[in-house]
Amino acid sequence: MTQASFAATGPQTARLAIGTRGSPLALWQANAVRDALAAALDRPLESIEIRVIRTSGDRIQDRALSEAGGKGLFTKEIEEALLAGTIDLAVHSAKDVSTILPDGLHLAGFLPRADVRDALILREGAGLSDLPTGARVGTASLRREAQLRRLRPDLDVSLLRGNVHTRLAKVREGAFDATLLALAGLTRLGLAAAASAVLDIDAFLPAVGQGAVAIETRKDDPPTEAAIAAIACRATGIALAAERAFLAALDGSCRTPIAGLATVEGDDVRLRGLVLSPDGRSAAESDARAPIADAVRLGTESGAELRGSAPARALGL
Ligand SMILES: NCc1[nH]cc(CCC(=O)O)c1CC(=O)O
Repeated sequence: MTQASFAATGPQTARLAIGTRGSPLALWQANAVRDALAAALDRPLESIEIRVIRTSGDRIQDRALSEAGGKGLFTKEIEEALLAGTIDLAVHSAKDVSTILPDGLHLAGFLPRADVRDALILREGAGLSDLPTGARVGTASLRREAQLRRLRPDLDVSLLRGNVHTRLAKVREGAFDATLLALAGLTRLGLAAAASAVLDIDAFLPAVGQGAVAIETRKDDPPTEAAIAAIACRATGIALAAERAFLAALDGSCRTPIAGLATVEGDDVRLRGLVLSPDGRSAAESDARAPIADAVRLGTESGAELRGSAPARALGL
């Protein structure tokens, strides 16, 4: 839908088109936004369309290539559709959205955040300590790999890529003894029971944006903006503003494992951040708080502070 059609029919009756990737997780998230919009705007579900868009990230499943291209790989074609006006909003896992968006686009809001923690999926046992020395753990995440090596340098961590179902199958079939996945993704897919343990954030800090669903729109689209405002979660927006500013201040080295989590605590926002060496042996951590109004500044300053710290300089940041 284009802006002109909104002008002609008004936001209550105009159709809205949501763009999303076609993975089961992405479809769940797009449907959650659709349900929330239909309820908040009191419109029939049929007036909100879901359009599946295949992205470069869906085609390229090789880690070297996806690292070369960065996170934008899972959003590029969807953002092009947004700019072209073939969709009105894009729904993404916030974790997969680059800190730099194309001109004319912005994140207009977030659904209430789900559990931010990582889950450990074991073939046998109930926790990290049940893994024997040399156990094979598969992950495609540098952040998970580095934090795992920090806690358990004796494990054999190697690349395991693919969607949630693929990774669970690799553990079930015995190709790996364990893997790590976001609890939020497992829960959305009805697979929370596959989690052998949920890792405490003090021991294992999540990725920036983990557990949050982001809604991206054109900046020059007030009717869609108003629709998103009706469903956006304020606390999640504040946390994500801090986290994304933190990541933006550290970006540049996409091979550096980075973790960050902001939480709204009363009138303050607290931000915990972590950068690690890939082997997990050196790490720089931050933990700071600021009034909610200064969320972005908190993120920027925490990022700059970590970047300037001695351990971070040793990591080449
Ligand atoms: N990079 C893939 C991705 N993007 C978002 C999620 C999970 C859902 C979320 O964090 O909101 C996942 C899978 C995973 O990391 O386990």
